[in-house]
Amino acid sequence: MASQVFPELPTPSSLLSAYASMSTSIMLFRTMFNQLFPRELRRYVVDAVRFYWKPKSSKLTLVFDEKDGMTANHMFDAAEAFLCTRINPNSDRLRITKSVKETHINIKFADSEEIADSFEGIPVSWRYVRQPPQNRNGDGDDFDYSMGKSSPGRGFSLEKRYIELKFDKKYKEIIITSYLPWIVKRSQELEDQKKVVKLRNLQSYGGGPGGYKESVNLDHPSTFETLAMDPKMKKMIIDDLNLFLRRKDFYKKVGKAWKRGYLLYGPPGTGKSSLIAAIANYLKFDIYDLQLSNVGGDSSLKKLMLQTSNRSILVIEDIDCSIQLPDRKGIAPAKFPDAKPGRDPMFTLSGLLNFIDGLWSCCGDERIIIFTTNHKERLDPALLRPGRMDMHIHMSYLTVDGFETLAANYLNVHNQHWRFREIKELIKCKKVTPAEVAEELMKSEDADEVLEGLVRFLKRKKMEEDESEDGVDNEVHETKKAKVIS
Ligand SMILES: Nc1ncnc2c1ncn2[C@@H]1O[C@H](COP(=O)(O)OP(=O)(O)OP(=O)(O)O)[C@@H](O)[C@H]1O
Ligand SMILES: [Mg+2]
Repeated sequence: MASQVFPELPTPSSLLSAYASMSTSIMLFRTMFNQLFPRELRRYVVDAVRFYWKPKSSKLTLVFDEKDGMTANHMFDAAEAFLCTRINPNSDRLRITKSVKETHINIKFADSEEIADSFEGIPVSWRYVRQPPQNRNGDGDDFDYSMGKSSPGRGFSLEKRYIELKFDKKYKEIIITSYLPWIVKRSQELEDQKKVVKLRNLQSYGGGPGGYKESVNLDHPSTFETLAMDPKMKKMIIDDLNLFLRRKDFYKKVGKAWKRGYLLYGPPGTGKSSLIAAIANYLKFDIYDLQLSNVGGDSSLKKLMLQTSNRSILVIEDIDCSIQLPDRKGIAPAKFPDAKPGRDPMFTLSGLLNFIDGLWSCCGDERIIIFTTNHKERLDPALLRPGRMDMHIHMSYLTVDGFETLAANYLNVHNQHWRFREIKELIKCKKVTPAEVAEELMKSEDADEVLEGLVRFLKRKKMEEDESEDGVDNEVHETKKAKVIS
């Protein structure tokens, strides 16, 4: 019988000694390893391996902090204003704000809300984040939002607010160089839409040194749409204003002050003041109304000019009759009709021209100055010379186009009304001001009745004018006859 051979099984004591020798060699290896590779080197190697092996995020997040140190971060405000236009209609939560001076309610998106947008086909996502104020222990649990303040004596930091913008990293360039500037521009437009245009009266006496300015909201509803004037001229003015706004760098380059001057002239009631209001409403510029008859002299004029702010319109109405301007050499300077004692007795034309061209123009940006007059021919040639006022705008009697604008605005009636033909014929052959026609159009809500009344008014006016012309003709005829007779 063949004998069976069994392998020799390790005994417990041999196992124990093998384990002991293995752990001794591991410990030996570890000590040698630690000596060869110090802790810093090991950490560096581990970090490097982690960094290169970690899956990379393809997203970039831009953070717009509410504050940049102590100052407000304009980019945060711009993004917040812009995002109000991108609120998700299905939002469950919105923030509502309104300051005392604002006339409208602001609807803003709430925290943690995510807003998706896209720019030139690039998808981006926005998030508004509110980080609760931290107490000393680093948690924000004790902050009482309902009270809007922390418990006393706890040493809280202020709440931190920021907006995050996330997008694919590969679009970094286009987002930073195009999307963000576009948002700033868009937010400015939105701001302008909300702005309430102010009308301020500049006066050189009363109040503090250099006078004071009263201000009221300009509730003049005139806009370029409601203004009855030649459409070509209207377009020319709008284009000129747009060009003026765009050309900040151009003005700087050519060394000219960034200002524009307009002279509006024409008979009363043709819309000069309405055009000023339309310009202010279009640009969202405040208006400073300067009453020359209240200005004490050149020095007070300078002080008044220094009170005016940028992005504003300085208006001097009825320049020909508000004050009798002496000429530039100061010959026959006129005293003010209502001069107050203790003020400079004179106000010279050179003072006015200097401020148009010099001092005033250097201390402000984006200024518009508008003179109005019913009698251009009475103005000093120095005020009219080319370059002084950039544009001379003639506001004339009502035209057929102008009538259409008024009828559409006041009665919502358009060209199809059967009275239009007759009215247009009458308007063509007689001088009638937009103000006169506007008054007639306001007399009733019934368009037929109003247009009938307007026809009667125009015919009556035509008759009166014809009669007075006949009267003049007769007088001339009589005089000539008398001369012949004598
Ligand atoms: N061109 C116009 N388009 C629309 N409405 C006009 C126009 N002109 C006058 N009106 C109407 O007539 C009113 C008086 O016009 P506005 O005060 O603008 O005339 P003005 O030319 O400034 O007159 P003045 O020379 O007397 O100051 C306006 O409030 C407006 O209702
Ligand atoms: Mg006027």
